[in-house]
Amino acid sequence: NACKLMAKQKVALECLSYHATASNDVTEKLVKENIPSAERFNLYSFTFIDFELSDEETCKATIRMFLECNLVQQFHIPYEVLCRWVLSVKKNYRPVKYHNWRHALNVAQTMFAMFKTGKMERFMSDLEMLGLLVACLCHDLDHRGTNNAFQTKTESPLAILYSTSTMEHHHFDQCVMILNTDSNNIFQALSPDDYRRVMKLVETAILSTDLAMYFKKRSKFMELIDNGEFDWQSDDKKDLLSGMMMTACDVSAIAKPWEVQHRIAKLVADEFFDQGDLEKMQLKEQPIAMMDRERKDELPQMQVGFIDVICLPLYKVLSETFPWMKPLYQGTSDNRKHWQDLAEKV
Ligand SMILES: CCCOc1ccc(S(=O)(=O)N2CCN(C)CC2)cc1-c1nc(CC)cc(=O)[nH]1
Ligand SMILES: [Zn+2]
Repeated sequence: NACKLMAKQKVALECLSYHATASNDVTEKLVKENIPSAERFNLYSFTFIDFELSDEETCKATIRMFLECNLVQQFHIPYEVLCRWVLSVKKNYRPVKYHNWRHALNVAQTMFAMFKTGKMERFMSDLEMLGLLVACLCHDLDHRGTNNAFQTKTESPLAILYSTSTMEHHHFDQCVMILNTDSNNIFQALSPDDYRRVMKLVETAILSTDLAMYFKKRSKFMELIDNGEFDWQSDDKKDLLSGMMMTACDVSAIAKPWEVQHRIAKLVADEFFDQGDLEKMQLKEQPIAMMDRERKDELPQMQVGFIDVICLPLYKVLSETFPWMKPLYQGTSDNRKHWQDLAEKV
Protein backbone atom coordinates (compact mmCIF):
# COMPACT_ATOMS: atom_id res chain seq x y z
CA ASN A 1 0.00 0.00 0.00
CA ALA A 2 0.98 3.66 -0.16
CA CYS A 3 2.80 3.95 3.13
CA LYS A 4 4.80 0.79 2.39
CA LEU A 5 5.81 2.29 -0.93
CA MET A 6 6.78 5.51 0.85
CA ALA A 7 8.86 3.51 3.32
CA LYS A 8 10.56 1.66 0.49
CA GLN A 9 11.36 4.95 -1.22
CA LYS A 10 12.67 6.39 2.04
CA VAL A 11 14.98 3.41 2.55
CA ALA A 12 16.18 3.68 -1.03
CA LEU A 13 16.87 7.36 -0.49
CA GLU A 14 18.71 6.76 2.79
CA CYS A 15 20.68 4.00 1.10
CA LEU A 16 21.54 6.49 -1.62
CA SER A 17 22.56 9.12 0.92
CA TYR A 18 24.40 6.38 2.84
CA HIS A 19 26.62 6.00 -0.20
CA ALA A 20 26.81 9.76 -0.49
CA THR A 21 27.76 10.62 3.09
CA ALA A 22 31.13 10.07 4.78
CA SER A 23 31.28 7.34 7.41
CA ASN A 24 31.33 8.25 11.09
CA ASP A 25 34.77 6.80 11.80
CA VAL A 26 36.43 8.71 8.94
CA THR A 27 34.65 11.83 10.19
CA GLU A 28 35.64 11.27 13.83
CA LYS A 29 39.27 10.80 12.77
CA LEU A 30 39.27 14.15 10.94
CA VAL A 31 37.53 15.90 13.84
CA LYS A 32 40.43 14.94 16.15
CA GLU A 33 43.17 15.98 13.69
CA ASN A 34 45.18 19.18 13.95
CA ILE A 35 44.44 21.62 11.09
CA PRO A 36 47.70 23.15 9.74
CA SER A 37 47.92 26.92 9.15
CA ALA A 38 46.90 28.72 5.93
CA GLU A 39 50.58 29.55 5.34
CA ARG A 40 51.53 25.85 5.56
CA PHE A 41 49.10 25.19 2.66
CA ASN A 42 49.98 28.42 0.82
CA LEU A 43 46.22 29.17 0.72
CA TYR A 44 46.61 32.96 0.32
CA SER A 45 48.48 32.58 -2.96
CA PHE A 46 47.16 32.51 -6.55
CA THR A 47 49.93 29.95 -7.21
CA PHE A 48 48.56 27.32 -4.76
CA ILE A 49 49.45 23.78 -5.87
CA ASP A 50 47.61 20.69 -4.55
CA PHE A 51 49.77 18.00 -6.21
CA GLU A 52 51.78 17.09 -3.12
CA LEU A 53 48.80 17.19 -0.74
CA SER A 54 47.32 13.86 0.45
CA ASP A 55 43.51 13.47 0.29
CA GLU A 56 43.32 14.03 4.06
CA GLU A 57 45.39 17.22 3.74
CA THR A 58 43.00 18.53 1.06
CA CYS A 59 40.17 18.16 3.60
CA LYS A 60 42.23 19.99 6.23
CA ALA A 61 43.06 22.78 3.74
CA THR A 62 39.31 23.15 3.05
CA ILE A 63 38.53 23.35 6.76
CA ARG A 64 41.35 25.88 7.21
CA MET A 65 39.70 28.13 4.57
CA PHE A 66 36.38 28.07 6.46
CA LEU A 67 38.21 28.89 9.70
CA GLU A 68 40.24 31.73 8.11
CA CYS A 69 37.00 33.34 6.88
CA ASN A 70 35.57 32.96 10.41
CA LEU A 71 32.58 31.10 8.92
CA VAL A 72 32.45 28.32 11.54
CA GLN A 73 32.03 30.80 14.36
CA GLN A 74 29.90 33.26 12.37
CA PHE A 75 27.32 30.65 11.26
CA HIS A 76 27.60 28.31 14.28
CA ILE A 77 28.60 25.37 12.08
CA PRO A 78 29.11 22.38 14.39
CA TYR A 79 32.72 21.36 13.72
CA GLU A 80 31.86 17.65 13.32
CA VAL A 81 29.18 18.58 10.75
CA LEU A 82 31.73 20.64 8.79
CA CYS A 83 34.18 17.70 8.80
CA ARG A 84 31.50 15.24 7.69
CA TRP A 85 30.24 17.63 4.98
CA VAL A 86 33.76 18.20 3.52
CA LEU A 87 34.38 14.43 3.44
CA SER A 88 30.94 13.82 1.85
CA VAL A 89 31.56 16.45 -0.84
CA LYS A 90 34.94 14.87 -1.65
CA LYS A 91 33.31 11.41 -1.73
CA ASN A 92 30.76 12.59 -4.30
CA TYR A 93 33.38 13.55 -6.85
CA ARG A 94 34.20 10.72 -9.25
CA PRO A 95 37.82 9.76 -10.04
CA VAL A 96 37.66 11.27 -13.54
CA LYS A 97 40.87 12.78 -14.92
CA TYR A 98 40.09 16.48 -14.51
CA HIS A 99 36.61 17.28 -13.11
CA ASN A 100 37.41 15.58 -9.79
CA TRP A 101 37.77 16.67 -6.14
CA ARG A 102 41.18 18.26 -6.77
CA HIS A 103 39.64 20.59 -9.37
CA ALA A 104 36.89 21.58 -6.89
CA LEU A 105 39.49 22.25 -4.18
CA ASN A 106 41.57 24.41 -6.54
CA VAL A 107 38.50 26.42 -7.60
CA ALA A 108 37.56 27.01 -3.96
CA GLN A 109 41.14 27.98 -3.07
CA THR A 110 41.23 30.55 -5.89
CA MET A 111 37.95 32.01 -4.55
CA PHE A 112 39.54 32.15 -1.08
CA ALA A 113 42.62 33.91 -2.51
CA MET A 114 40.29 36.35 -4.35
CA PHE A 115 38.55 37.19 -1.07
CA LYS A 116 41.78 37.67 0.87
CA THR A 117 44.73 38.52 -1.42
CA GLY A 118 42.43 39.84 -4.14
CA LYS A 119 40.73 41.99 -1.45
CA MET A 120 37.25 41.07 -2.74
CA GLU A 121 35.99 40.30 0.76
CA ARG A 122 35.25 44.02 1.19
CA PHE A 123 32.47 43.68 -1.42
CA MET A 124 31.09 40.45 0.05
CA SER A 125 28.89 39.81 3.09
CA ASP A 126 29.82 36.84 5.30
CA LEU A 127 26.84 34.94 3.89
CA GLU A 128 28.05 35.56 0.33
CA MET A 129 31.55 34.34 1.20
CA LEU A 130 30.06 31.20 2.78
CA GLY A 131 27.83 30.64 -0.26
CA LEU A 132 30.60 31.17 -2.82
CA LEU A 133 33.07 28.86 -1.05
CA VAL A 134 30.39 26.14 -0.80
CA ALA A 135 29.42 26.73 -4.46
CA CYS A 136 33.06 26.31 -5.58
CA LEU A 137 33.51 23.08 -3.62
CA CYS A 138 30.21 21.68 -4.98
CA HIS A 139 30.18 23.17 -8.50
CA ASP A 140 31.18 19.98 -10.38
CA LEU A 141 29.78 17.32 -7.99
CA ASP A 142 29.33 13.86 -9.55
CA HIS A 143 30.86 14.99 -12.89
CA ARG A 144 31.18 12.03 -15.27
CA GLY A 145 33.95 13.51 -17.42
CA THR A 146 31.50 14.33 -20.21
CA ASN A 147 29.94 17.70 -21.10
CA ASN A 148 26.36 18.94 -21.57
CA ALA A 149 26.36 18.24 -25.31
CA PHE A 150 27.22 14.60 -24.60
CA GLN A 151 24.29 14.26 -22.15
CA THR A 152 21.93 15.60 -24.83
CA LYS A 153 23.37 13.47 -27.65
CA THR A 154 23.16 10.27 -25.60
CA GLU A 155 19.73 11.23 -24.17
CA SER A 156 21.16 10.54 -20.70
CA PRO A 157 18.69 10.64 -17.75
CA LEU A 158 20.30 13.94 -16.74
CA ALA A 159 19.43 15.52 -20.11
CA ILE A 160 15.85 14.28 -19.66
CA LEU A 161 15.76 15.92 -16.20
CA TYR A 162 17.45 19.19 -17.25
CA SER A 163 17.39 20.33 -20.88
CA THR A 164 19.66 23.36 -20.34
CA SER A 165 22.84 23.61 -18.22
CA THR A 166 22.31 19.88 -17.70
CA MET A 167 25.42 19.08 -15.69
CA GLU A 168 25.29 22.31 -13.67
CA HIS A 169 21.72 21.54 -12.53
CA HIS A 170 22.88 18.06 -11.51
CA HIS A 171 25.87 19.48 -9.58
CA PHE A 172 23.50 21.73 -7.62
CA ASP A 173 21.15 18.77 -7.08
CA GLN A 174 24.00 16.78 -5.55
CA CYS A 175 24.93 19.74 -3.35
CA VAL A 176 21.37 19.87 -1.98
CA MET A 177 21.29 16.05 -1.50
CA ILE A 178 24.45 16.17 0.64
CA LEU A 179 23.15 19.09 2.75
CA ASN A 180 19.90 17.13 3.29
CA THR A 181 21.75 14.04 4.49
CA ASP A 182 21.86 13.54 8.27
CA SER A 183 24.47 15.67 10.09
CA ASN A 184 25.89 17.05 6.85
CA ASN A 185 23.94 20.29 6.92
CA ILE A 186 26.50 23.04 7.52
CA PHE A 187 23.65 25.57 7.10
CA GLN A 188 21.57 24.05 9.93
CA ALA A 189 22.02 26.98 12.32
CA LEU A 190 21.09 29.67 9.77
CA SER A 191 17.81 31.57 10.10
CA PRO A 192 15.13 30.55 7.56
CA ASP A 193 15.81 33.81 5.67
CA ASP A 194 19.57 33.29 5.57
CA TYR A 195 19.08 29.62 4.60
CA ARG A 196 16.89 30.59 1.63
CA ARG A 197 19.31 33.35 0.64
CA VAL A 198 22.45 31.20 0.78
CA MET A 199 20.81 28.32 -1.12
CA LYS A 200 19.71 30.75 -3.86
CA LEU A 201 23.25 32.14 -4.00
CA VAL A 202 24.79 28.65 -4.26
CA GLU A 203 22.34 27.68 -7.04
CA THR A 204 23.01 30.88 -9.06
CA ALA A 205 26.78 30.51 -8.57
CA ILE A 206 26.87 26.85 -9.65
CA LEU A 207 24.63 27.49 -12.69
CA SER A 208 26.91 30.39 -13.69
CA THR A 209 29.79 27.91 -14.24
CA ASP A 210 28.09 26.80 -17.49
CA LEU A 211 30.34 28.51 -20.03
CA ALA A 212 27.30 28.95 -22.30
CA MET A 213 25.88 31.32 -19.63
CA TYR A 214 29.24 33.03 -19.15
CA PHE A 215 29.37 34.83 -22.50
CA LYS A 216 25.94 36.43 -22.00
CA LYS A 217 26.77 37.57 -18.48
CA ARG A 218 30.24 38.84 -19.40
CA SER A 219 28.94 41.41 -21.90
CA LYS A 220 26.41 42.66 -19.32
CA PHE A 221 29.22 42.85 -16.73
CA MET A 222 31.49 44.80 -19.10
CA GLU A 223 28.62 47.21 -19.84
CA LEU A 224 28.28 47.95 -16.10
CA ILE A 225 32.04 48.52 -15.82
CA ASP A 226 32.04 50.85 -18.84
CA ASN A 227 29.18 52.80 -17.21
CA GLY A 228 31.46 53.21 -14.16
CA GLU A 229 29.26 50.99 -11.98
CA PHE A 230 30.88 50.59 -8.58
CA ASP A 231 28.09 49.90 -6.13
CA TRP A 232 28.13 46.11 -6.25
CA GLN A 233 25.56 45.86 -3.50
CA SER A 234 22.34 45.46 -5.54
CA ASP A 235 21.31 41.81 -5.99
CA ASP A 236 21.40 41.64 -9.78
CA LYS A 237 24.84 43.29 -9.89
CA LYS A 238 26.09 41.03 -7.11
CA ASP A 239 24.84 37.97 -9.05
CA LEU A 240 26.76 39.22 -12.10
CA LEU A 241 29.98 39.82 -10.13
CA SER A 242 29.66 36.44 -8.38
CA GLY A 243 29.12 34.72 -11.71
CA MET A 244 32.25 36.34 -13.17
CA MET A 245 34.24 35.33 -10.07
CA MET A 246 32.96 31.74 -10.36
CA THR A 247 34.14 31.46 -13.98
CA ALA A 248 37.44 33.17 -13.09
CA CYS A 249 38.01 30.52 -10.40
CA ASP A 250 36.75 27.66 -12.60
CA VAL A 251 39.36 28.36 -15.31
CA SER A 252 42.13 29.55 -12.93
CA ALA A 253 44.39 26.58 -13.72
CA ILE A 254 45.21 28.64 -16.84
CA ALA A 255 46.95 31.21 -14.62
CA LYS A 256 49.09 28.77 -12.58
CA PRO A 257 52.91 28.50 -13.01
CA TRP A 258 53.70 27.01 -16.42
CA GLU A 259 54.69 23.48 -15.21
CA VAL A 260 51.40 23.29 -13.26
CA GLN A 261 49.28 24.62 -16.17
CA HIS A 262 51.01 22.25 -18.64
CA ARG A 263 50.37 19.24 -16.37
CA ILE A 264 46.71 20.19 -15.72
CA ALA A 265 46.08 20.83 -19.43
CA LYS A 266 47.11 17.21 -20.06
CA LEU A 267 44.45 16.07 -17.54
CA VAL A 268 41.84 18.25 -19.29
CA ALA A 269 42.88 16.90 -22.70
CA ASP A 270 42.82 13.28 -21.52
CA GLU A 271 39.28 13.72 -20.16
CA PHE A 272 38.15 15.40 -23.40
CA PHE A 273 39.79 12.67 -25.50
CA ASP A 274 38.00 9.98 -23.47
CA GLN A 275 34.69 11.65 -24.38
CA GLY A 276 35.80 11.84 -28.01
CA ASP A 277 36.50 8.08 -27.95
CA LEU A 278 33.00 7.46 -26.56
CA GLU A 279 31.48 9.60 -29.33
CA LYS A 280 33.40 7.68 -31.99
CA MET A 281 32.49 4.25 -30.61
CA GLN A 282 29.10 4.72 -28.99
CA LEU A 283 27.66 7.43 -31.26
CA LYS A 284 29.63 6.61 -34.42
CA GLU A 285 30.24 10.33 -34.86
CA GLN A 286 33.32 12.51 -35.34
CA PRO A 287 34.10 14.47 -32.12
CA ILE A 288 34.98 18.20 -32.15
CA ALA A 289 38.73 18.96 -32.47
CA MET A 290 39.10 19.54 -28.71
CA MET A 291 37.95 15.96 -28.03
CA ASP A 292 39.67 14.20 -30.93
CA ARG A 293 42.95 12.57 -29.85
CA GLU A 294 43.95 12.30 -33.53
CA ARG A 295 44.20 16.11 -33.48
CA LYS A 296 46.23 16.50 -30.27
CA ASP A 297 48.84 18.50 -32.23
CA GLU A 298 46.33 21.34 -32.39
CA LEU A 299 46.12 21.48 -28.59
CA PRO A 300 48.58 24.40 -28.05
CA GLN A 301 46.74 26.51 -30.62
CA MET A 302 43.42 25.62 -28.96
CA GLN A 303 44.80 26.72 -25.59
CA VAL A 304 45.80 30.07 -27.12
CA GLY A 305 42.21 30.36 -28.40
CA PHE A 306 40.80 29.42 -24.97
CA ILE A 307 43.02 32.09 -23.37
CA ASP A 308 42.10 34.79 -25.91
CA VAL A 309 38.35 34.10 -26.08
CA ILE A 310 37.49 33.02 -22.52
CA CYS A 311 40.25 33.71 -19.98
CA LEU A 312 42.16 36.93 -20.75
CA PRO A 313 39.11 39.17 -21.44
CA LEU A 314 37.67 38.14 -18.06
CA TYR A 315 40.91 38.53 -16.06
CA LYS A 316 41.54 41.85 -17.83
CA VAL A 317 38.20 43.40 -16.87
CA LEU A 318 38.43 41.96 -13.33
CA SER A 319 42.00 43.23 -12.73
CA GLU A 320 41.16 46.67 -14.19
CA THR A 321 38.31 47.01 -11.71
CA PHE A 322 39.87 45.10 -8.80
CA PRO A 323 43.67 45.68 -9.16
CA TRP A 324 44.72 43.01 -6.63
CA MET A 325 43.38 40.33 -8.98
CA LYS A 326 46.18 41.20 -11.43
CA PRO A 327 48.21 37.98 -10.71
CA LEU A 328 45.50 35.99 -12.52
CA TYR A 329 45.85 38.20 -15.62
CA GLN A 330 49.65 38.09 -15.44
CA GLY A 331 49.84 34.32 -14.98
CA THR A 332 47.50 33.71 -17.92
CA SER A 333 49.43 36.15 -20.13
CA ASP A 334 52.72 34.37 -19.28
CA ASN A 335 51.19 30.98 -20.11
CA ARG A 336 49.87 32.33 -23.43
CA LYS A 337 53.50 32.84 -24.53
CA HIS A 338 54.38 29.22 -23.65
CA TRP A 339 51.34 27.85 -25.53
CA GLN A 340 52.11 30.15 -28.50
CA ASP A 341 55.72 28.86 -28.62
CA LEU A 342 54.45 25.27 -28.63
CA ALA A 343 51.88 26.12 -31.31
CA GLU A 344 54.60 27.54 -33.58
CA LYS A 345 56.85 24.48 -33.07
CA VAL A 346 54.30 21.97 -34.48
C1 LIG B 1 43.65 21.24 -22.85
C2 LIG B 1 42.81 20.53 -23.86
C3 LIG B 1 42.10 21.48 -24.81
O1 LIG B 1 41.31 22.34 -24.01
C4 LIG B 1 40.54 23.28 -24.64
C5 LIG B 1 40.37 23.33 -26.04
C6 LIG B 1 39.56 24.33 -26.61
C7 LIG B 1 38.91 25.23 -25.78
S1 LIG B 1 37.90 26.48 -26.48
O2 LIG B 1 37.99 27.64 -25.64
O3 LIG B 1 38.29 26.64 -27.85
N1 LIG B 1 36.36 25.98 -26.43
C8 LIG B 1 35.72 25.98 -25.09
C9 LIG B 1 34.23 25.88 -25.28
N2 LIG B 1 33.89 24.67 -26.08
C10 LIG B 1 32.45 24.58 -26.25
C11 LIG B 1 34.55 24.71 -27.40
C12 LIG B 1 36.06 24.80 -27.25
C13 LIG B 1 39.06 25.18 -24.39
C14 LIG B 1 39.88 24.20 -23.84
C15 LIG B 1 40.05 24.17 -22.38
N3 LIG B 1 38.97 24.15 -21.60
C16 LIG B 1 39.16 24.15 -20.25
C17 LIG B 1 37.95 24.17 -19.40
C18 LIG B 1 37.55 22.79 -19.00
C19 LIG B 1 40.42 24.15 -19.67
C20 LIG B 1 41.55 24.17 -20.54
O4 LIG B 1 42.71 24.20 -20.09
N4 LIG B 1 41.33 24.20 -21.89
ZN1 LIG C 1 34.67 23.28 -12.86
